[in-house]
Formats: sequence, C-alpha cells, structure tokens
Amino acid sequence: FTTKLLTLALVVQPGRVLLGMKKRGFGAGKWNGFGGKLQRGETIEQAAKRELLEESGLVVDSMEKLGNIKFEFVGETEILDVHIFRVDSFEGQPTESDEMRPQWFDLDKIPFGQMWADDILWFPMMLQRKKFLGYFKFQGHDLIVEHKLEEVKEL
Ligand SMILES: CN1CCN(c2cc(NC3CC3)nc(N)n2)CC1
Repeated sequence: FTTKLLTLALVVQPGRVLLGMKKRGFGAGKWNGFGGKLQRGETIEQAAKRELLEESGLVVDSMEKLGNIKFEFVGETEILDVHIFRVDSFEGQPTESDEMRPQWFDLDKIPFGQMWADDILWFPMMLQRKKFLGYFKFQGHDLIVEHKLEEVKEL
C-alpha cells in the first residue's frame, strides 16, 4: 500500500461551523472542511493553513490538531492519511474559491447527508475537542464496510 498525506481543517465558532461545497475533483458535490495535499518541504500544519487560505481566504490565528483518520478503498492500493485540525480563530471573511463555496452551518443543521459518510461519526468528537484516531474502509464513495474510531490522549 502507498499512503497519501492530506489535510482537513474545520473552522468552528460558537454555535456554527464553516463548510465548503467542493466544486470539482475528489469529493465534488459534498460539503466538507478545507484541505488538500502537502507540497514538498511543507509540514502538515503548514499545508493545512495554506489550503485553508487558498480554499476559503481565511488566515489561521489558532489551530489544534484533533484527529487522524486513514481511509482505504476496496480494490485500491492507496491509503488516504487525513490529518484533521480545528481552527478557532482566524482573520478574514470566507470567500468562494475555484475549489470551494463556503457557508456557515448551525451545529444542529450540519448537512451530514451531503458529506462524506464518515463525518457523522467523528464530527461530534471534533466539536467536543476530543482527540481521535480512525480507520475507515470504503466500498466506492458511499459505503463504509469496516471502521474503527477511538478517542486518544495523544495523537
Ligand atoms: C483533501 N481532502 C480529501 C479527503 N478528505 C476527506 C475524506 C473523507 N472520507 C474519505 C472517504 C473519502 N472524509 C472527509 N470529511 N474528508 C479531506 C479533504
């Protein structure tokens, strides 16, 4: 198996979370946090901040690493290793990019039906600032055939 390092940043304010509608590429048509691949010589944190700026126009003031989930797809040899961050303070206004259309969602109105199927399982941990490790095996893009998700003290 080969592993691909990816980032995912969720911007959370009291009572609401910022999500983006992915306009193209992997996950197009789903609401998600902001993220992408690492560039050469970049740390995971640097990549998370860069991707948030590129995709939403927001500059991170404070960000904490809360999760790491590995995703496998039946029949494919590439594991997606997604590092998940929560951003509590930022500068700027959410701005549409060519990748993402940002929108604020009340925490009781998160559109899980239009998000990746794993999100409904780990979002509550992220919102409670719990640290977590996960593994999901997908069959196609909609069916979880196996998963593990545990709270951890240290990532
Ligand atoms: C750069 N990206 C790509 C992957 N990604 C994912 C993946 C994901 N599930 C995996 C079955 C696809 N679930 C969320 N919420 N995000 C974050 C951003």
